[in-house]
Amino acid sequence: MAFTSKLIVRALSTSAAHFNSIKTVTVIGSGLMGSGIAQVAAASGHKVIVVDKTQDIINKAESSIKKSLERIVKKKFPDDTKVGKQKYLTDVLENLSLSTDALAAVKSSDLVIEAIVENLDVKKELFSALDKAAPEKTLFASNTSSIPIKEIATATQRKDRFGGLHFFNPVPLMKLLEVIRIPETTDATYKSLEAFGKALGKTTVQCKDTPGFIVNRLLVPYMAEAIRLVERGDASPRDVDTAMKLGAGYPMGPFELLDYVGLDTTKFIIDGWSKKEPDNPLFQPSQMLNKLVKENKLGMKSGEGFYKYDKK
Ligand SMILES: CCCCCCCCCCCCCC(=O)CC(=O)SCCNC(=O)CCNC(=O)[C@H](O)C(C)(C)COP(=O)(O)OP(=O)(O)OC[C@H]1O[C@@H](n2cnc3c(N)ncnc32)[C@H](O)[C@@H]1OP(=O)(O)O
Ligand SMILES: NC(=O)C1=CN([C@@H]2O[C@H](COP(=O)(O)OP(=O)(O)OC[C@H]3O[C@@H](n4cnc5c(N)ncnc54)[C@H](O)[C@@H]3O)[C@@H](O)[C@H]2O)C=CC1
Repeated sequence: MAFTSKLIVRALSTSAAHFNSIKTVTVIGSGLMGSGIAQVAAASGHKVIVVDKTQDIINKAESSIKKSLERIVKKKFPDDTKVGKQKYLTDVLENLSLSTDALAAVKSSDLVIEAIVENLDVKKELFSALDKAAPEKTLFASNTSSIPIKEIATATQRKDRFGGLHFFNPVPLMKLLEVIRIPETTDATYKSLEAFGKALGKTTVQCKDTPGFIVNRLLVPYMAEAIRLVERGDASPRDVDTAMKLGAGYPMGPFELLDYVGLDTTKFIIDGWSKKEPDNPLFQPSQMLNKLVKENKLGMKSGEGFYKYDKK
C-alpha cells in the first residue's frame, strides 16, 4: 500500500514537474495574427518578444498593437480617468519587446508561437533553426490555419513539446482558441498549452491534427462555395455578403471575411490543400482569387481586395 502510494506520488510529481507554466513567450511573425497574439499575451501578464524580418515591419506591428489597445481601453475604462487608461497601456507595453533576431529571442522563452506565412517549407526552416537555439524546456506551437502540425513538427527534435495553437482574427476580440495535439504531444505539453490559452482569457477546444481542425474544416468549404457562386455569375459579392449577414446572422459576409483574413493567406491555404488533394473539386483554384492576388489586391491589409478600403 505504502509502495503504491509512493509510486502515485512520484508519478504525480513527475507530471507536475513537466507541466510548464508559461510566463515568457516569443511570437514569430508580427502580421495580422502575430501582433494580435503578442498583444493578448502581454495584456494577460506574460513577458512577450515579438519577432519579424525587418525593423520596418516590427514598427508597423507596434503601431497596430497600440491602436488596438486604445480601442480596448475605451471599453475597459468607460468612466475612468486618463491616469487609469495610461497605466493599463503602460503595463501592457512594458510586457512587450520587439526584435528581428528570432534565435536570440527564443533563448529565454517558455513558449514559442509561430505566426509567419502559411508555407510549410518556410515554417519548417524556421522551426529547424529555432529547435537548435531554444532551451530544452521550451514548448513550440504553430498558429497555422491549414497545414498539418505533424508536418511542421518534423523539422524539430521536440515533437513531444509541439502542438497547435490556432487563434482567430481579430485575436483581441475572438474568444476561441483551438488547441491541437499530434500523437507525440505529451499530456503535460497539451495541458501547458491549454492553460496558457485560458490565461489569455480564451475558451479552448481540443482537436486532433486533422485538415482545418474544427473551424476551418467547416469555414473553407463555405467560403469556397461563395467564390464559386460569384464566379458563376449567380450573385455579386455585395449581395452574397448582405444575404449571409441578414439571412444567416453572420457578423461579416464571406467576401468581407476573405478581405479581412487576407487574400494571400487564403490563396496559400487553398493552394496547399489542392496540392494534397488535386482531384477534390472543392480545392480547385479560383481565377478570381488568383487574379486579385497577382494584382497585389490582398484585402484590407493592402487597401483593396473584393472591396476598396481607406488606407489608414
Ligand atoms: C475557390 C478558392 C476558395 C478559397 C476559399 C478559402 C477560404 C479560406 C478562409 C479560411 C480563413 C482561415 C483563417 C483562420 O485560420 C481562422 C480565422 O480567423 S477565420 C476568421 C474568424 N473571424 C471572424 O469570423 C470575424 C467575424 N467578424 C466579427 O466578428 C466582427 O465583424 C468584428 C469583431 C471583426 C468587428 O465587429 P464589427 O461590429 O463588425 O465592427 P466594428 O469595427 O464596429 O468593431 C466592433 C468593436 O470591436 C472593436 N474592435 C474591432 N477590431 C478590433 C481590434 N483589432 N482590436 C481591438 N478592438 C477592436 C471596435 O473598436 C468596436 O468597438 P466599440 O467600442 O464597440 O466601438
Ligand atoms: N489571417 C488570418 O485570419 C489567420 C491566419 N492564421 C495563420 O497565421 C499565420 C500568419 O498569418 P497572418 O498573420 O494573417 O499573415 P501576415 O502576412 O499578416 O503576417 C505574417 C508575418 O510573418 C512575417 N514572416 C514571414 N516569414 C518570417 C520569418 N521567417 N521570420 C519572421 N517573420 C516572418 C512576415 O514578414 C509577416 O509580417 C499563417 O500561418 C496563417 O495561416 C491563423 C488564423 C487566422
